[in-house]
Parts: sequence; structure tokens; C-alpha cells
Amino acid sequence: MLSFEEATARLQAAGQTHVLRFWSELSGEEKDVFLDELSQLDPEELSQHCRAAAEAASRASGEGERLDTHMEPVAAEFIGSVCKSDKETLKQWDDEGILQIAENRVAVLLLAGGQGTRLGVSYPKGMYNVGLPSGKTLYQIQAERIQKVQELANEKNGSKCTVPWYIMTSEFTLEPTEKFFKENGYFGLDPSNVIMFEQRMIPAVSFDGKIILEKKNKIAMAPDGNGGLYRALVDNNVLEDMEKRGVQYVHVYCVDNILVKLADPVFIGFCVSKGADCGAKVVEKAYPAEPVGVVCRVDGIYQVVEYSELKPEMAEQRHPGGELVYSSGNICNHFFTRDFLQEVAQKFQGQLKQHVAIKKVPFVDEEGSLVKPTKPNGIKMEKFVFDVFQFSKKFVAFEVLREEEFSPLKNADGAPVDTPTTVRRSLLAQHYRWAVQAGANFLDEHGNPITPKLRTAQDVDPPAICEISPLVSYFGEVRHLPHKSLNTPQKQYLPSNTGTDMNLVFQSLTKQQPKNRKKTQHRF
Ligand SMILES: CC(=O)N[C@H]1[C@@H](OP(=O)(O)O)O[C@H](CO)[C@@H](O)[C@@H]1O
Repeated sequence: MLSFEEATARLQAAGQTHVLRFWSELSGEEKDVFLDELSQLDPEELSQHCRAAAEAASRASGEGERLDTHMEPVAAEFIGSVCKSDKETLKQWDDEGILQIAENRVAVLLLAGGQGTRLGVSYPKGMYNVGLPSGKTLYQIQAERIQKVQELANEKNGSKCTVPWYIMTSEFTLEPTEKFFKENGYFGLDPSNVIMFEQRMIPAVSFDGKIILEKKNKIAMAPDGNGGLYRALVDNNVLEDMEKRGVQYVHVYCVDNILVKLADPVFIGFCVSKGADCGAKVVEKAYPAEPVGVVCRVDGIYQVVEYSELKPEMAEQRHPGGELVYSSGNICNHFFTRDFLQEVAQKFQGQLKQHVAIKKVPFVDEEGSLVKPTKPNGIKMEKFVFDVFQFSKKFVAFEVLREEEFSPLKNADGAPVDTPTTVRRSLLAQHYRWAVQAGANFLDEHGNPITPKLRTAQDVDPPAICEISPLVSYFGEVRHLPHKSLNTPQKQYLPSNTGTDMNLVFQSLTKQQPKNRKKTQHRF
């Protein structure tokens, strides 16, 4: 740890000695905590960071103008698509993906360092229980999907495989996440295959380039954005771990999408068969102002333009037929080869663009009292995970169906979209569809059939509440077993047709339901 004199010298070099203004008021213990924090800041990097933040904030508004003339949509023919591909092609991709998984070449990597500010919780988003009948959290759902996809690959290829789960956390999320996983027995996964690591934190800076103090002995720090991944991979020797395990393909995703298909065999298979080193899943944007980035080309190079950086006039542009020009919405599901990650980590990581977020950052005033500002007072610099697309030699985009694969948890209930209620409904509607498509009949509390309705509006529950455990079905696939209690023959729904016990689901669903339930409800 640094001495006070060393810390002062470093801060002087970076022009930041103001952070020591309460030093004489601190207790011995508080001083140690502060020196420990200061020890982790490199003076050279610190002064660069503060200068860059202040400069970037004053430039921020110019970016939109540049995009006006340099941005173009990705032509539809260059986007792979689930709905535009025939069954045979989808099956080939699925088979390819399952094979790669079976051969232990696929890992998933979760970006879970965010603070969940919009959702308004103080704990990691993955621990959120969205109110499903099972009470499962996002982390549990994801863990169970990993188990299931491993099982599908095992059954199809007759070997025992592992999909390692790398979880990038931050100072805010590491401890609670670790504790939660331990308390829950890693949700049935082998702890040695769940690898948590931490991304860096960087100081928040005022508009005049000064570090903000959050306490008399604490700098206001924030994670360096989900693009902090590339530095964290190096800091924590993650790529070496992947190499040791023989991982070649990595599916990177954000924690908040309840419908995320972990290690999606179809997406993996698509990317592998196209020889891609980098890929992104997209959905058609729902409306111009939807807060999703758009996959497009800028100066001929593939990239995502983030919603916060896209001017409304651009977002609102439409083709003569009415479709949005910039319609490829990024759902934060990326495919990378390990070689590509290695190259980015070694050569390009330092070149990643710094994005500026102007935020309300709580600070201590001259008297040392905490102030919660009512208007933005600080700059947080973030890197974005998708900013590496420009370094790719073969980039592919893959369009999937929103209702099957994208429903993110961003806001607290009460907001119109992306809330616990909307994501719960998306999942339950999906499971209801899976069951109906596989031949299930639902009965109401009087034993009368409920008329099947495969499309429901976002603001209503599906006709029957039915939650299917990921341990039963990964993506609606069913096992071909004859079962007497079914009125219609079972159908194969998607290419992955290896075993599940979905017929057990139907059996319970068609039983008489308790009288006091308004709708058929069953948990698995
Ligand atoms: C930097 C980054 O990855 N931004 C992503 C990410 O946005 P957040 O607002 O950070 O959650 O998830 C969105 C999808 O939910 C995606 O559209 C967007 O581009």
C-alpha cells in the first residue's frame, strides 16, 4: 500500500490533489481504506482518463452529426435469419452447434457487472425474481438452460460435455453473486465450471476534469462498461482458462434478457458454418425510440450505434413501405471465437472507444456532507462490448424472433416496457405456446377447454399460466413418446429434438385444476 507522501505525489502528477482535502479529518482506519483505493490508480492513466473525460464530454454532441452522413443499414441479404431460413438449414445449424457443444468447444460468458440503476435494486440483476410461479431468478433460469443444453448435446453425441460459464462481475456484483451461487448450490452446476471474475472500476469525473469524491475517503467509481470485458479477460487470465479447457467459441450475453438462449446451438452453428469470428443476434426494432443499439455499417464497417448516440431523426427514418431503415436491434448476444478475443485483448483493447455518459453522481461538498445532485454533474466513461466488431475479419448478423428470444428486464414495474411484469409475461406466453404447439390442452377451473390463443398482447397474461422448467425443455423441443392423455399427436417443434420429459408436463396440465384458481396454473 502507498504511504500518504507517495499518494500525494501521484495525485499531484495527475492534478488531482483535491481528493485529499479531508485527510486531516479521517481516522487511521479511514486513511488506510483510502490509501488502499489510491494505490490502485496509476497516475499516468488517471490523468489521461480525467483529461479524456472532460474533452469527450465537450465533444459528445458532435458524434450524431457524423453518423448522419456515414451510417448505412445492413442489407437484408447479409443478415442470417431464423424466420427466413428453411427447416433443413436450421437443423443443419442446430446440429453443428450441438456438435461443437458436445466437443467442449463452446463457453458462455455473462456480462453482469451493471448496477441495475433503472430497475432500482441494490443487488445484482441476475438475483431478481420476476414473479414466476417457480420463483426462479434470472441466474437460476440461465444455469438451468446451461444444464439442459449440455444434456441435449450429451444425448445426441453420447459423450459428457461441459459448457463453462464465465461471469464478469464488478465491485458491486462480485460478492453478492458469489454468495448467491454458493447458497443455491450453483443451481446444480459444477462450481469448477462457473468462473467469476471482476471488471475494473474507473473514477467518475466532473466537467472540469476533476475526480469526484463520494465520501471523504472514497472516490466515486463506476465499472468501465461492458466493453471492460476485454481488459478483464487479460487481468484475470480468462483466455488461458478457456484455452486449457479447449474452448473455441464464446457466446457472450447480457444478464437481463429472460429469454436468452445460452450457448444457442442454432446461432453457434450458423456462425461456425459461415466461418465468422464475430457475430451479433438482432431482432427487428419495435419502434424508433426503442432503447436498443442498431447493427449497421459506418464508413462501410460493421458496428452497433448505441441508442443513446443515435439521433431521433435517424432512428425514425423509414423505407417507402413503412419499415424502419435502422431496424436491426442489438440484443446483446454476441458470438466470438477465442482467437478473435485473444487478438482483441492483445492488440486492440486499448483502442476501444470511450463513450461518455453524463450522470448525476452523488458527491461530498466542501463541508464534507453528501449531496445527491438534481441535475447531471459528472462524467462516467464506458466502453461497449460491441465496439470490437470493427476488428473482425468476418462479421455476421443473425436475426431471431423477438417473442422467442428477447425480453429484457430494464425498468421497475410501472414503466411501460421491459419491467418484471412484461418479462414474466413474455416467458409465460412462450411456455404456453410451446405446450400448445406440442399438443397440450388447457382446462379452466370448471374443466372446460380454454380456447388456444398463440398470440397475446404484451399487457395481458397468456390464456393459461404454465411455466416449463428449462430442465424439461430448452427451447420447446419435445421427446417423441406416445402418451394416452394427449388429445393431439405430439409434434416436434424445433430442430433440437433430443430428449425431454415434456409429455409429463402435458399430463399434469390436463389434470383437473383446483377450484379456486382462475386459470390453469402449474409449476415444474
Ligand atoms: C453497451 C451495450 O451493450 N448496450 C446494449 C445493452 O443496452 P443497456 O441499456 O446497456 O442494457 O442491451 C441492449 C439490449 O437489451 C442493447 O440494445 C444495447 O445495445
